[in-house]
Amino acid sequence: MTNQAPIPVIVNGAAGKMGREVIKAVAQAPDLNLVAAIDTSPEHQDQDAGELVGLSEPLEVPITNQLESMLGYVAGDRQSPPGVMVDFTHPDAVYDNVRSAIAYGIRPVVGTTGLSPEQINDLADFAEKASTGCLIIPNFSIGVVLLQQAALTASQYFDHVEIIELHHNQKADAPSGTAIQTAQLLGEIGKPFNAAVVEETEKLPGARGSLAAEGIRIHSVRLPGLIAHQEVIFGAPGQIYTLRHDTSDRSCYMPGVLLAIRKISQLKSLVYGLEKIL
Ligand SMILES: NC(=O)C1=CN([C@@H]2O[C@H](COP(=O)(O)OP(=O)(O)OC[C@H]3O[C@@H](n4cnc5c(N)ncnc54)[C@H](OP(=O)(O)O)[C@@H]3O)[C@@H](O)[C@H]2O)C=CC1
Ligand SMILES: O=C(O)C1=N[C@H](C(=O)O)C[C@H](O)C1
Repeated sequence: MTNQAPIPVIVNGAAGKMGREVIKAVAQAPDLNLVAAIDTSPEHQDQDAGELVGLSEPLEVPITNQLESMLGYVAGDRQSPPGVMVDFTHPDAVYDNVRSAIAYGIRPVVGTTGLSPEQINDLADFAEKASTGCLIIPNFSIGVVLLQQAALTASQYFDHVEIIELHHNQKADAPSGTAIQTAQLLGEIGKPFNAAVVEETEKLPGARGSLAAEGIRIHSVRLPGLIAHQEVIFGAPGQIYTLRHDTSDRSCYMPGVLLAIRKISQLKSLVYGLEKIL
């Protein structure tokens, strides 16, 4: 540990399921300083972030919906290292949040999913021009990175693969960002998967799931009782090879979030995926 001033961290989506975990993780990290907790939820305005997440002491950081003011405040603090905004908000809000952060020179660590490929390309251009690091991480858990690596290995030997992702029923976007990224990674090897053997008819629309650009089908399940789960199923004559990751607690994402906050100062452009910074 160096004696450098702690990294100022803004948590956006602070009152949400992920935002609360991030507040706890940042509060426990001596090299990080929670300076702002943003959330649009009316019921939590002005509540202390420490109280919100059940800490024994207040953090003296009130929940506010004033993102722009907080970005300006953190950007104006020349005594501290450049600030980082961790975003776990909503697919409809994340693009504007990231544009705003970059405009203030605040580095975004983005966990929110649902950005379109066009939006990601646009943010990449914006970050490049501003020479500002920006991390978009569809899944912060190490288990998913390992699952994706295993899927890439298996893809050398199997020609047929489909993905099932299963999440809690409060999730706004489908398919999950993790499933989209997994299909992209498999697609990048340039191998044609899932050659049709019969002409298929969907008797009910959507019966065969969504078709990712890479020709890989993704099936999305939404149920109370689930958190976040993914199966990648490979098939070949006489055998099935199934890779599965299960989230049992959202604390599993925190080592990845803290790593991203600490590493982003080394970046000058947009990087997509946790595997790129491990
Ligand atoms: N990358 C990863 O590893 C992970 C990514 N995620 C993703 O993170 C995102 C958030 O997930 P989760 O925490 O479960 O969701 P929640 O709905 O529990 O939390 C989101 C919070 O953000 C608030 N919010 C909505 N819009 C804004 C805005 N414009 N500015 C500030 N706050 C806002 C919401 O308020 P209100 O409820 O009032 O709308 C809510 O309090 C999702 O996209 C999810 O897919 C989730 C887990 C892991
Ligand atoms: O909404 C969630 O919960 C999750 N969202 C991310 C996704 O869309 O992949 C990551 C994880 O699956 C949890």
